[in-house]
Amino acid sequence: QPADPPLPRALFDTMSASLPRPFPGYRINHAKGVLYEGSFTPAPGAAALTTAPHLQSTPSTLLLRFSDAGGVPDVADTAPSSAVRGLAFTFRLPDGTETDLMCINVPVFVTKTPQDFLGLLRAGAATKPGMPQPTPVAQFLDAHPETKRFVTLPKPVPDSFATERFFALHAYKVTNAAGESRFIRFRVVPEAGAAYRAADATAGLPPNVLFDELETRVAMGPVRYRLLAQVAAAGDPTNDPTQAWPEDRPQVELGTISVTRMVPDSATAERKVGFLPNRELPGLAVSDDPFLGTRAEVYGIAFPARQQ
Ligand code: HEM
Repeated sequence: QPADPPLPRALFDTMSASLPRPFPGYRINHAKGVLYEGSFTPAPGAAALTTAPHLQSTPSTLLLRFSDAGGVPDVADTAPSSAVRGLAFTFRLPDGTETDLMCINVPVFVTKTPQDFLGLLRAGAATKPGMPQPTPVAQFLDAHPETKRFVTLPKPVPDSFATERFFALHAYKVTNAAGESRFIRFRVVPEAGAAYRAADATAGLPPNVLFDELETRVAMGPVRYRLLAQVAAAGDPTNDPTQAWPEDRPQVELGTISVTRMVPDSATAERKVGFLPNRELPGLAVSDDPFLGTRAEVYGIAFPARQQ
């Protein structure tokens, strides 16, 4: 029996093997995406939470990538397999200081741990059409109620990327100038308000309906979102992205995201772009959520693998 590869490698390999065929040069997940430029203006209250330099008073430039889930670059925006949409972005201050946020449009993740995520991917790979019940996936779902919950969460198609909400899911530890630390979760809320299409109103829409709409909308003027920090209360779990914190936790305004321009050569440029969920700064640290480190290692394998 050959030894199991390390977890990040096993995750990357299992995800790659689950694609219908290889798509060289593309991301193996969130393969369909477009880059935009923008800016971030911090809100006056952000500094009360953290000394992180991008959350003081100086605006940052942003490089953002909107994406659909899955490893198929021409998936339809209305396909159920693409419904977990992504928004990842890099903040860049004038002095070159950078950090990233990687968000999805669902407030929780599908598994409690990276090991469980590998278990789910492997169960998926082992499940073949026509197999008798309970299939490996059905067995996994029965043993993991949090995964079953995620799978059954409604994931409606938004009117627009500009009417979708995004969540960075993991807890981060922020520290202010007085040395007070808190755990927060970042979320991105559209200024246009969240708005979705009825499930029976998506048939027949063009495959790039959301990306085309975003291009048209941004060409007419900036698309804006608010960046918020949901602040944990004592006892809120910091190591489990399947457990949302109660909605009545305080939400602190961190600033305004403005999406101003599509990157003209996005299809080429996106290959040289990668994001990480664990880029710490003074006043901004990772929590004990095991996904943060494991994901960074997976992305460290994935980025070079798509450079040929
Ligand atoms: C162990 C769990 C996970 C694995 C194995 C995984 C794997 C991947 C891989 C391989 C990519 C392509 C990366 C690249 O080529 O640069 C990717 C992209 C992405 N992932 Fe994950 N992921 C995980 C969890 C998450 C979570 C929890 C989130 C949300 C907070 C997330 C959000 C994203 C986003 C937004 C992208 C697209 C980034 C871009 O536009 O470049 N992932 N993921």
